[in-house]
Amino acid sequence: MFWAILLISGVLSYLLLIKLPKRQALLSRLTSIAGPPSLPLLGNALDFNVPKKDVIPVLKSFIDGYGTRVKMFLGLQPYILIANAADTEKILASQIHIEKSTDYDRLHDWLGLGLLTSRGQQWFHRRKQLTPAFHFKILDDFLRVFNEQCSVFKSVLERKTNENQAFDIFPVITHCALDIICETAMGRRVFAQQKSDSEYVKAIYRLSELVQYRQLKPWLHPDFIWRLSPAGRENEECLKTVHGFTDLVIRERKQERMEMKEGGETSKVKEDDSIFMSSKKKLAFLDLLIDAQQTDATLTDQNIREETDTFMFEGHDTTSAATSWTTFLLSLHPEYQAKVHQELDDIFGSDRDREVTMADLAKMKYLECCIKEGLRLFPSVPFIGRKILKDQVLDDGVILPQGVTVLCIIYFLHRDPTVFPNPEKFDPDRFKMDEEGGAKGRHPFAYVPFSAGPRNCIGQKFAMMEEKVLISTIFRNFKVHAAQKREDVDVLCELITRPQDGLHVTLEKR
Ligand code: HEM
Repeated sequence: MFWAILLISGVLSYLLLIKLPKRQALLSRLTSIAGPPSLPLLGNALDFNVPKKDVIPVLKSFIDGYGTRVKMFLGLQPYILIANAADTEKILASQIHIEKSTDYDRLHDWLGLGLLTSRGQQWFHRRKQLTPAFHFKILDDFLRVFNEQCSVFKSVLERKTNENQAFDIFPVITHCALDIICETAMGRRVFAQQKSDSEYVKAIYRLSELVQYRQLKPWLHPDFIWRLSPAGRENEECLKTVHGFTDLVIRERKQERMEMKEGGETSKVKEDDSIFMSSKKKLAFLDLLIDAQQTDATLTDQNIREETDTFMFEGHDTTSAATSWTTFLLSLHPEYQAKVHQELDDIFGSDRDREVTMADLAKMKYLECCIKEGLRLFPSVPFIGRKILKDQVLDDGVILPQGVTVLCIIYFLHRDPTVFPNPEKFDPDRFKMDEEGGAKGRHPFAYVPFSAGPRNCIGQKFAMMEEKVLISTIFRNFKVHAAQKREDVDVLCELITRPQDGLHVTLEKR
């Protein structure tokens, strides 16, 4: 009893003497930014207590009512939502506000302090260490993996065509992206396209869902409550599976490399090459980290696991969402789809099987416009959260005070009608460089699907290549017809921008 009273009075004193006065001081500096009315302790949490599909309309009502810079509260924490290019530049281009907001803490159990979630010197040092993994030469090597997995992907799609009925293309694309990232990040094949019931694949899927589930329920945010809840316990099980698999791969890969060194590089190509990529090949992500460990004593096995898990997470959900949305948008627009078909026929002729080369990718100019327009309308990452670490003056003199959290809402930034007239319209020509109404002269921070500035997406070239190989595989071989209207798709802005109930299409062989 004594200890309970001591604990409660400790918490109350902390709130009354430290937290609340600090918050009051912060609020007094935010009066020049307007926002919707909020409740004393809950803030605007009740505004978001709506079905998941209604979160976007709530945010839209804030922006319509108060402009592209809005103040709101989640619990006691003030947030400034921004959805205009000038403010976005101030935050993303800054060398100071490079720390992610506390909303990313929900990812720590899974990703630890990997590149996405780390801060300060650790982030800076690791970013430098990992940047060479995305060198052009290494991406060129990965093209072989993209091509191999896309040949499996093509046969999966052929089976779907034969079944002759509408299907959700989202999971089909996701399994291919998962196969690609497993092989490129870890050098492992998990055969997600052939057997999506693998424990590892299922656990990865479930973890994303559980992180999102917890994010929307503030009462599950304290770790000790989360761990006691049924969802928290399930999360623990999934983490065991995912971390166990990554640890195993790292151990085996280290062992294999040691054997290679001892036996000479050429003599030891692992027998089971259907599981491991050829040992003669450099595995950029994992190998780079294992190599770095030789000279960097601070890089532990756990750090290597965190970075590998980060690539697994950031590197497949994002690309599969982007690929799925663009494919669906093209299925709704036969006129643009015909242009894509024409471009691919100009590159490949009637050859449906030749592997895609780097030179082919460079020629897919119109497809690139379609992908960019898909990412404008459905940016895979809908929000970016940053802590303001030092007072930030905006162009009109308004100050974002130190301690406030900023959410860059990419989803609405990309719908600014002053930059993108008729913003809901899918129009790939917006990204033609040299045309009236095209990309030329646009504010550089009006379109940031890969973020921008020092913490931009390290994998964006990899992502663009992968999307082109996947989408060209689809449209070289098939005509895609939408089986639902765009207005019937409920869009969820969660960790990733995804459809609530999939994206349904039918395929017709070309
Ligand atoms: C269409 C595909 C992709 C999109 C739209 C995308 C978008 C983004 C965005 C917006 C961020 C900033 C996130 C934030 O600040 O919260 C980011 C960061 C990151 N992305 Fe991507 N991404 C994609 C694909 C990839 C791929 C394929 C990889 C790896 C293979 C990757 C690895 C990362 C990493 C490690 C970070 C953290 C970078 C840092 O903080 O230094 N992404 N991505």
